[in-house]
Amino acid sequence: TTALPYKVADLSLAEAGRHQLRLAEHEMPGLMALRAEFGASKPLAGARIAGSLHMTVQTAVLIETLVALGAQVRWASCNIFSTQDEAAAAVVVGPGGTVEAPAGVPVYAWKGESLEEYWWCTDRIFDWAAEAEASGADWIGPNLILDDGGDATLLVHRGREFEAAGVVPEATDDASHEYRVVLDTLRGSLELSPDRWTRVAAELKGVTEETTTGVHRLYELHAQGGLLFPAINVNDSVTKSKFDNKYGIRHSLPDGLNRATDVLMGGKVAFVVGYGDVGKGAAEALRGQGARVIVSEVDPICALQAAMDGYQVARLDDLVGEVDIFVTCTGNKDVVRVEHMLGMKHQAIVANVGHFDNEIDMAGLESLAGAERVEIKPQVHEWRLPTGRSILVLSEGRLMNLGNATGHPSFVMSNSFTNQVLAQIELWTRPEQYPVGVYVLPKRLDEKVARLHLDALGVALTELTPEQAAYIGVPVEGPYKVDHYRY
Ligand SMILES: Nc1ncnc2c1ncn2[C@@H]1O[C@H](CO)C(=O)[C@H]1O
Repeated sequence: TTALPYKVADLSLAEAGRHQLRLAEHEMPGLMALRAEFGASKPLAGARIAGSLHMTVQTAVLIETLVALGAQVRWASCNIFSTQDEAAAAVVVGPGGTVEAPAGVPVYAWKGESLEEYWWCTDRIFDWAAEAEASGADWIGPNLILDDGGDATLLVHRGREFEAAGVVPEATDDASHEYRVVLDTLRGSLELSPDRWTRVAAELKGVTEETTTGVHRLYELHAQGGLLFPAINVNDSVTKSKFDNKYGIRHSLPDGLNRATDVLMGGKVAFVVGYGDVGKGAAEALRGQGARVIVSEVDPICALQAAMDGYQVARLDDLVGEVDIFVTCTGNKDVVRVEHMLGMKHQAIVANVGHFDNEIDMAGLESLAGAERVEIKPQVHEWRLPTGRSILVLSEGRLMNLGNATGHPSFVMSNSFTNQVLAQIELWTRPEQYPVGVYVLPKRLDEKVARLHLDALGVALTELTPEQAAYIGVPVEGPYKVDHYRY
């Protein structure tokens, strides 16, 4: 038999990880309900899923649910700091395997990857040579992607584009270090086999995307006519973004701040940049800790919401010197810039909870003359600035709730990942419903996800009488709202 391929930090952590997975399963009723509902029929039989999503305990339960429903899976994390090494080890060993004879899923992820290692890991989820050897096929590749942020989808699209051109272009002067690494990864791949990504792209039936940033990339790619396969936008399921983005960050932002700095939030001035679903959860958490929370927004509707929720809404430029804790959650770039950092109080904390690290101008900070970086502990750095003051930057400007803590808790991730599994089933079993484009799941599935999570919270749902249902013109069993309803 072919030995299971993988690369994780330490396989001996598998037992500890397995205990955490078992406890997490109890907190993820949606995923466990799908295992009960579909475990026999295995609707994902034949699906080969390349997953790029934070390799946490919660994701481990997602992976093992996909396998329980018949899928073959390969996995990498979508962030260099977000892997929980014990979860990665447990998934590789699998429920029935041993450290000596792992029988789980190929995982390529460890906490603290370099960018070169990160893109090598992402490349690995598209190389199914071991599975082909084990099955006697001459070539197999993934036929679905499960993505978070869109890096895996990007690699396939760029790889195929450069293969068609027969060359990987040199980076432009303004290209980020990260994109230069992507180009190097693809240059190596092209030298190895000139049609690899073309074959992978042809095999792929679709992608399901977890987060706001990745969804934005999909709509842009599709608008440019470049999307190669259908995509389901999982982020905009109500039971994902109105829960994970808001209530998840409400839990994991203070978790990350406490583990990173142990700073008292009560009485301090916290500045939340962006008042979308994530910003709403961030502001509520900081207010709950007794901080005086100020919000900035570019969108008049979100700004009005923040004001009506009782927050001062101001411009970052005007107040930067009065703030103790900065939290960026815009999904945009260059939001906290070097000129802001130079105006910050001594030991002000700069934390990002947007998907990518360009919300904070880390490149500008790293090239600032006279700035000196001191590692306080992993993912916590003091930057001593030419002003004589220091700032504390968490997770090098990357997602600090996953870099400095363990991300959102299991129960809220169960909502998100139940949507992910339903979306994978949709793409795999009903491809004719999904010509190339970007879709959201139907409301009946969104409501199904919510229903699966009510018992655990002791919710007693009220039922419509047939007369009431007729009166408001909805079926007794739902869906209860029109598609454009805003929850
Ligand atoms: N514990 C977690 N495990 C996996 N993904 C997570 C976790 N916490 C947050 N996320 C996801 O991270 C993306 C942002 O990259 C989100 O939109 C969340 O769904």
